[in-house]
Amino acid sequence: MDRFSTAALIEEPITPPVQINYTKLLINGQFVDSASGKTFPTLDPRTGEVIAHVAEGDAEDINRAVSAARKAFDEGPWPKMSAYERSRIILRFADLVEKNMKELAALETWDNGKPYEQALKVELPKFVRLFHYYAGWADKIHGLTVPADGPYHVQVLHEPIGVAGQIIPWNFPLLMFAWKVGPALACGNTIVLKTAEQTPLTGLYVAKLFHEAGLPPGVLNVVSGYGPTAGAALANHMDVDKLAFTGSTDTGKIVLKLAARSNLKPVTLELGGKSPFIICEDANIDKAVEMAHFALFFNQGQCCCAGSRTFVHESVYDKFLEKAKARAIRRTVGDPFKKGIEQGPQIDSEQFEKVLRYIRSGIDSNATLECGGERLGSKGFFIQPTVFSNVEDNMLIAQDEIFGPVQTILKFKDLDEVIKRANMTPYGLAAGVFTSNLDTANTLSRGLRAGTVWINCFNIFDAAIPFGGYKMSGIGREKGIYSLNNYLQVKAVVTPLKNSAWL
Ligand SMILES: NC(=O)c1ccc[n+]([C@@H]2O[C@H](COP(=O)([O-])OP(=O)(O)OC[C@H]3O[C@@H](n4cnc5c(N)ncnc54)[C@H](O)[C@@H]3O)[C@@H](O)[C@H]2O)c1
Repeated sequence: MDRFSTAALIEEPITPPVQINYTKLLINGQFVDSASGKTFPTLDPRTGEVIAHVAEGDAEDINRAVSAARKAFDEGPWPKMSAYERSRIILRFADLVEKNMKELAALETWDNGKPYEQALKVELPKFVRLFHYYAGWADKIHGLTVPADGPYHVQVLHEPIGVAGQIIPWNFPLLMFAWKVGPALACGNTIVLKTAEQTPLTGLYVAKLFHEAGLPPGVLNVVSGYGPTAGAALANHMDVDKLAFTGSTDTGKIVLKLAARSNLKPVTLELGGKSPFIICEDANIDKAVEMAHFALFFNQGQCCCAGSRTFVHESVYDKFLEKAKARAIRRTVGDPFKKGIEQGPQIDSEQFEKVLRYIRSGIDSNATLECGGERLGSKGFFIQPTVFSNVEDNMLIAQDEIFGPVQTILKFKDLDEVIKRANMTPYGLAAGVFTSNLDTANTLSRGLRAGTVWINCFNIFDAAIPFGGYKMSGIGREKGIYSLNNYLQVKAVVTPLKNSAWL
């Protein structure tokens, strides 16, 4: 029996070092109750117990928030402010986040279950960096003049697009907030953001800090609530000029339809994935084991780009498998507030049950369960780090996004074969490649149909690096310069020239 399949994991959960101060909707710079007066509980994934009751926004609250954002856009001062002033407010906000990093990390861990050290040392610094990056862009966004065939002066203006609707998931509540809000504000837009119903707390906290930093009322409105009510109302709204969504592919299709059915607002989508992680025969095996482990298990396996199909060359397969299994067994699982813990609970009972169903499906389809496979403890949503070997392409565990701590290991013989098999999925978000041969790296990185290929590394998410999917993993790119285009309109202004010295 594995070391980790023992008694209750969370007897006495560590008390999070933070208070919950913000549970209402943030509309037009004010914390307000929902129009219906309804609230919903947000749960501690360590125990399944209620952390707080949060105002539950629905269509009427989305209407209120969109009106506030519309007014803030049409009447200013935000889009009428100089880009430098906007940039200063974003920088002041980043400073405030830096000052409140411990509280924010604690709140993120409490609401989501991710390790506190990960939230504090990886995600919060990335959050701040992203706002520094887009604050830097604010006063560097400009249009062009272009030559025409006749005597015309042609300016191409890059204007803010207007009111942006943004819907984010629960796996990285703060980082998804940053990826969406950073570029939209840098470009001078106003926002209505709907957080995920599982993780409403940190979005409200940082939105409050934005107002402390001088953001005018109505520029950033945050509505907590459920997808089919609040989320759908936002996607369907006639007065929302752009929609950005991150979540599942199924919901992505729904919001795309709502956007088309209403006012044809442009939509960017960051959806699911089934990313291959390919270990070639010449890879450094110890490093490859560690990186493949990180690629899959990071954030409890709840990453859209998780390296969830580990392809290993047949000549190193046995060695790799033995070490990968040992590494998974060594993974420290427990209270995410405890120092040294690598893995906390899954987000909620729905995801927990879904992951366990996939594990059963792996066993039923005759993949070999190398370790794990069961619930850990008797409270909350902990799952043992699980490794399957002898996985075949046609098994459900090799095809569906499991979104949990389940590594599936597949064997391959040659590069052409692995490229074909790696691409044999409707997704195309990311891929990992481990090799010491430059030609192999080049062959694979060109052959793989994915928005990101990490060579001898994984999960590198710098603010400047674009991220997004091929195929059913999404539409468009976030981060970097590419995200600016999502939030800008292009206007050509043509004026006749008289007595021009040149054309
Ligand atoms: N790509 C990602 O980063 C990501 C993140 C979370 C979940 N997922 C995938 O999605 C699966 C299910 O997770 P989930 O149910 O939380 O994801 P989801 O797509 O249902 O939820 C993501 C966001 O969309 C909202 N939403 C849901 N239904 C909506 C609707 N009809 N209209 C508008 N908005 C709506 C949710 O409230 C949430 O804010 C996971 O198992 C995983 O495979 C992917």
